[in-house]
Parts: sequence; structure tokens; C-alpha cells
Amino acid sequence: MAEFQEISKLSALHPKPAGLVLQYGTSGFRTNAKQLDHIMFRMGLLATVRSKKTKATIGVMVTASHNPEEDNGVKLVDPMGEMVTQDWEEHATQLANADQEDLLTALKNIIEKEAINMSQEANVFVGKDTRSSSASLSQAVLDGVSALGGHSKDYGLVTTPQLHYMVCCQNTQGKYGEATVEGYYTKFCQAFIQLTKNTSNRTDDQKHLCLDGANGIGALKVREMESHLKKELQISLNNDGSKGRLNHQCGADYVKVQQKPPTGAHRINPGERCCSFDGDADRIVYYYTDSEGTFHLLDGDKMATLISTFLKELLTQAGLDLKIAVVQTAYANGSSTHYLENTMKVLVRCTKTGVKHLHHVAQEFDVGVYFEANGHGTVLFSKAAEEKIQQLAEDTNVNDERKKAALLLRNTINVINQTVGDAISDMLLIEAILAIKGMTIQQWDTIYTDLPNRQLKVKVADRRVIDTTDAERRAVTPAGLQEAIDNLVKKYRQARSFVRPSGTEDVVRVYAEADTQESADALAHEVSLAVYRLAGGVGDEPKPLH
Ligand SMILES: CC(=O)N[C@H]1[C@@H](OP(=O)(O)O)O[C@H](CO)[C@@H](O)[C@@H]1O
Ligand SMILES: [Mg+2]
Repeated sequence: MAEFQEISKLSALHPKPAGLVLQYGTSGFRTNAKQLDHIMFRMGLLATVRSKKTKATIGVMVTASHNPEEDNGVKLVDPMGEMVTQDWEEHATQLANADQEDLLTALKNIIEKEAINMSQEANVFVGKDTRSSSASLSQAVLDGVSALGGHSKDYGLVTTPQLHYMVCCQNTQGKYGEATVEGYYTKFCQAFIQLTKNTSNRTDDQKHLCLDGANGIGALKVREMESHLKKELQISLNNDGSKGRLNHQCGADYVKVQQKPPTGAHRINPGERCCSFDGDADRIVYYYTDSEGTFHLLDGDKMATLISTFLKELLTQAGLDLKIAVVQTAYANGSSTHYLENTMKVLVRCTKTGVKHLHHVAQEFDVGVYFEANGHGTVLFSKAAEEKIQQLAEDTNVNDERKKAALLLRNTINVINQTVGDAISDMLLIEAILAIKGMTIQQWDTIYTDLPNRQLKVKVADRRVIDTTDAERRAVTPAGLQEAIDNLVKKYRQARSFVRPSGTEDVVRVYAEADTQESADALAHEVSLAVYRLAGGVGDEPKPLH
């Protein structure tokens, strides 16, 4: 076929370095930008084939999120704006690793296996972050699409969640919104203004937010969006990309892992409400510093708690019997799980790490709130739930309280990007909830107190020797490891610990929490030693933290 000749010719312009093997991991392909040109071209091919298969528009986002500026990466977006399915992740890995001369065979294998009708039209949306390598890499994606005769639309600089939104809008014929950045700002900002319009006693402090844009795409997009907020939210933007380097000592990942404010921000006043985006604006964390100078982090667990409490109250006021659940991973702070289950009486489910797992479980409920502790999350409403809320909001025969709750729920649905965790949409949602509840960040923080915790990494020869079960909370192999962890945990109060191989780094992650920081640190260290000794540690033995 003519298109295959074109591929042979064009793929030679995007050659694969010999011997390079990459895996479509938790968040797509991610490595040093210099190694990615052929991957991008090939993902352009794959997205085109995926579009033919699904008879819908597919998205390709060029970004390496919170990784350093020199890295880059690529993620595929499925028709409803979700992440691509697992079997296509495998196709992606096959295609990425085929030697140059075997590329056509690898592509034809996928086409055959998936019974693709090659005469079907294909459409691909492409977006990129602000990395200097993103321009040429996204061009390589576009080359891949056109090599197979697909149509593409280049959205240029957008956040990852914006691209997910565009794909969903396009494939739902505009029902989710208009597939433009203007459409995105209009939808979410209008919902925010509607939500906050009856909170007229908001003070200037409540309207003011300090934002660290990680020197990335989120900063650019917030600037673009600002006028749509009509001063109902006033954002002091730091790390806007004009001076500092992307993700360098700033951004959501830095703040969460280092448990301290970003550099490059203005002097934060005590109690001032602050938040940080990551490099592609699909994660957000909040924080403040108290009058003693102590830093307080409000992570994904705190956001999930605030949001689910708010929604549960509204559902009760609206008299709607809808099933709400919070989906977390093993990294969720034990205090948050305890508070949700015992005080809020909300159903909590735990899944494996990685947002696609959380997203799928959240889909099982009428209202599924999901967040990773690191700040990636959103809320999913079932079609039935949305319809019931809509009906109630339009019903003229209900009392004022139910009506008000239904209208708030409807606007809450509209402020949420249900396709994927979205720092901009999550920020608007949290800001609206705090405004409606008249709550300060300190009051939000005191809903429950996090258990002190510690995360460590251990290097082992082959991290695959660790196999886990029970949503990664228990190790099945190597023999004796889980028993060792159980015995160590028994030594401390309110303690919990687990280990799992990372899906994005060549390390084993160790998590521990306990009643004091000293205990959490000691337990994390002892568990690290157990991993080192029983799972083939390399290099020096882990040292105590103190
Ligand atoms: C403990 C932790 O934060 N793990 C992160 C990290 O996964 P690992 O498999 O733990 O490397 O990167 C993932 C992708 O960004 C993210 O979904 C996840 O939450
Ligand atoms: Mg990200």
C-alpha cells in the first residue's frame, strides 16, 4: 500500500538508536529528550491506527510532567479523554522497540491483530508542554500521523488535561464543551463564578491565591485564563517561566517530596493560601506556613477529603440517594482513610498506584472521588447521577434547600474536568468549596491530622523480585519479606509500612507511617534494610536517617 512506502521513507528521518529499549510505563514513554525522536514518530503512527480502530479522535501529548527540563515523554489519550488501554500500551512498547528495518512488520502486526480497516479516516490531536525539545518532538508525532494519511490538529502549547478535554469534547460532539482553549476557560470559569456568586461576603484574602506555576505550561495557561475569572479569583503567579527553570526547586512534586515551599516564590505571609502545579498541570498541592514558620502541606488526601465531604453534604441536602466513594492508593495517609471511613462514613477503596487504576475504580460509583497522595485526582459522576442532579435542578416542585443543593451540584459537575486529574480545574473546585464553606486553609487543614510518614528508595539488582498483592500493600515475594515487615510494624504505634517496585524509576519504594516522625523514620529505615537484605540490595546498606 502507498502509505507503507511513505512510512519507510519517513521513518528513516526518525531513526531508532541501536539497542535502545523503552517501556510504555505508568505515564507513557519518558526519558532524555535526545532519545525520543523515533518514539514520537512511531506514536504518531500508533495514534493514527488507534483512531481508525475506535473511529474517533485520539490525543497525543508531548510532556515529561514533573521530570527535569532535559527529559521529555509522550502519552496517548483515548476517545473519552481517558488514558489509552493496557493492550494498546503493549502495542506502543512493541512499536517503540522494533528495530528500524522491522518497523513496518511491527506496525502490520498490530494492524492485523486489531483487524484495522485501513481505509477508515483517522484524526489525531497533538499538544505539547513548554520544554525546549517539545517543538521538534511534537513535529515528529505530526509526521507519523501524516505518514499514515491521518488528519491532525496541532493544539501547540496546552496542559495535559486540556488536551484530554479537547479529545473528549471532539468525540462527544461538543456535549462536554467546545474543543478549544477558549471553550475550556469558558466552561470551567463560568462554573466557578456560578458556584461562588452567592458568597458575596468573601474577603480579599479569600479571593486571593498564591500559585507556583513550576515554570511550566500551567503558568502560561493560568495567565491566559485570568480574564475569564472576572477578579473572583485573584492569582499571584510565581515561577511563571520568565526566569527559573522548569520544575527546578519548584512545582507540586518538589513541594510534596521535600515538604517545603518552592523557591522563586514571593515571601509567603503566615496563613497565606498557596498552591503548586506540576510541569504539565495535571497535579496540584496546597500549603501554607503558620505564624511559627511551620510548613503545612495539604496533599491529594486532604483534597479528596474536602471534596467528598462537600459532595456528601450536598447530596444529603438534595435528598439524592447516590453512592459516593473515595478511591485512594496505599500511599494515602492512614489518618485520611480513618477520617473518611469512621467520621464521614464514606466508602473508601484502595487501588494500585497509577491514576488509570484509580480512574477505573471511581467509574464504579455514582460519584467517585479519586486522588493520589501526590495531588493527581478528579471526581467522576455516572451518567445516571448527572441526570438525576440535572432533573432536580430543573424541577419546579422542590423546596428551596433541595433546589439550592441541586444547583450547586450541577455547577460543581461543570467545574470539574472528569477526563483526568487537572490542576486548573481542581484549583477552581477547591477555591469554590472554601469560598462556599467560608473556610480558611488552616481550618481545612485541621479536619484531620496527618500521621507522620516517610518514603525511601532502595536500589536492588532486579526490582521485579518483589511481587505484591492487596493493592500493593503486601509483598508476596521474596520469601520472608512480608513477615519481616509485619514484625517491624508491630514495634511501633499506629504504624503501617509497605514496599513495592516503582513503575517509573529503577528503585523499590518503601513507605512507613507511625505516631511520631522518629518512629516513622526508624520504621522506614528498618524496612529498607529488610528489602536490601532479602531482595538483593546493591551498593551500600541503607543508613539510618538520624
Ligand atoms: C509514590 C508515588 O508518588 N508514585 C508516583 C510515581 O509512580 P511509581 O510507580 O511509584 O514510580 O509516578 C506515577 C506517574 O506519575 C504516579 O502516578 C505515582 O503516584
Ligand atoms: Mg504531571
